[in-house]
Amino acid sequence: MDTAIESLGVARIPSPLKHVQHVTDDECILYDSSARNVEQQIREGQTPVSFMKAGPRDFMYFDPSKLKCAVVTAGGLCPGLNNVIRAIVLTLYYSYGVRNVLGIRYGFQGLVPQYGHPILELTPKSVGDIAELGGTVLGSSRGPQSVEDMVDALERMNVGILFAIGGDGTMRAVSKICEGIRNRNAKISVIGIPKTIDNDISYMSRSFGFNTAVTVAAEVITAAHVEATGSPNGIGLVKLMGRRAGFIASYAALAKRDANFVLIPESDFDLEGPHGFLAVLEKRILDRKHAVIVVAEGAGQQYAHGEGTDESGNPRLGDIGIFLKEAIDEYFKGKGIELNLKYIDPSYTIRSVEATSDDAIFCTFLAQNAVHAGMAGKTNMVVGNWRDEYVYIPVDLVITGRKQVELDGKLWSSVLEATGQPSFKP
Ligand SMILES: Nc1ncnc2c1ncn2[C@@H]1O[C@H](COP(=O)(O)OP(=O)(O)O)[C@@H](O)[C@H]1O
Ligand SMILES: O=P(O)(O)OC[C@H]1O[C@](O)(COP(=O)(O)O)[C@@H](O)[C@@H]1O
Ligand SMILES: [Mg+2]
Repeated sequence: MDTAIESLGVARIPSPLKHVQHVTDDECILYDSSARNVEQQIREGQTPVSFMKAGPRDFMYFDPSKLKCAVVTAGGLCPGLNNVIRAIVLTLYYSYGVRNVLGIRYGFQGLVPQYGHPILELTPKSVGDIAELGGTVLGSSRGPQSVEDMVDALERMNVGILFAIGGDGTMRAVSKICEGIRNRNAKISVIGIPKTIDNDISYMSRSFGFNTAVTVAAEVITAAHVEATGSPNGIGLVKLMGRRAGFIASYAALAKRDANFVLIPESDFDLEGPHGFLAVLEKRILDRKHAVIVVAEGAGQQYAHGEGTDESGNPRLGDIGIFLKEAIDEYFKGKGIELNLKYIDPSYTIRSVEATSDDAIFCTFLAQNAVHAGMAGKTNMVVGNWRDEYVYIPVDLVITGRKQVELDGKLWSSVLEATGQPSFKP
């Protein structure tokens, strides 16, 4: 696993950041938390895999007085986007004295002239109160753009550092843009800041917006429980986001311990048959007179049947929430059992809220460390959080896979323990 960080050149300009602790490039955080694994790697003559520690460097590659930076947000919305934008602008301005920061509108569309989106000027004043707002003040979009057009725009605007805030798709775009920059031998740094409400980016212990999403989702589970216990044979069915990963559903269920069933994309389930979900649900209703079901949007796609892909190539999912609601209603009707099912889909409500303090703090750390990396001339990398430490990770490593809930791991085992749900398989 190559964890070396690409650099535009030697950083020679002394950093103006005097009162904070600096970090050198040879300070690293071990990838593996198991001492036994690390010892074995050393015994076998390997260098244990590690990530470069994030933080301010002694020297800068860019001269702040001449530097122009740009910020772009792409992909789906996520709580905390505005916190990151604001913290990037404030760190550039106050820590490094950079006076030129551009806001690229509507994702990568903003770098392609034919869309005609105006470029925004970002100053401490213009980003003054954006942290209380949900969404992104820059706007976002999906869909690929020509790499040549985007690199042209960066060169034309004389941008030295591009901060790209987005998910796995955005990180793939960062990799392509860096390739385009390299082919032209241009001196432009691109720094990725991982955004994913689904928490599914590889090599990231955590992503911003996730804590907020779980906090709001947990409140919705409480509402579902109130509804379920409020009428005979009540069912509260909650659909949460999570296209390929069931992290929000799993953590929200653990936060409240009111969920009796958690269905996630990673864990296949049978609907029919004596061991299937409907039969198990019937037993629960007959025994306990109520049930709370939490389903991640990417679960049960063999039943919900989505079609095609969105502009970015992500699969368009079938609506498993509506599908389950109808399947459950029909099943109990067929059995002649009274049922009171309340279906709640809070997906976009959750995505649009202001970040929790915990996420807001996290956003500040990520943004500060992104700026430190860019100023030092690092590029084609992502700021990450690995086992509670801030680190720099090559983009090309991050885009090699997607993080999912491990079915033999601690999280899922804890969910199974908390719900008592079976496997829904013979
Ligand atoms: N391989 C790629 N090359 C260039 N651009 C890409 C690539 N993959 C994704 N993108 C672009 O990155 C942006 C964000 O991607 P998307 O998947 O919508 O969201 P997210 O970044 O949240 O995963 C979109 O404009 C998309 O077209
Ligand atoms: O309706 P949209 O904007 O396509 O977003 C829906 C998707 O966005 C997400 O919240 C996050 O996905 P991204 O990583 O693509 O931003 C998914 O959970 C969800 O499937
Ligand atoms: Mg994505």
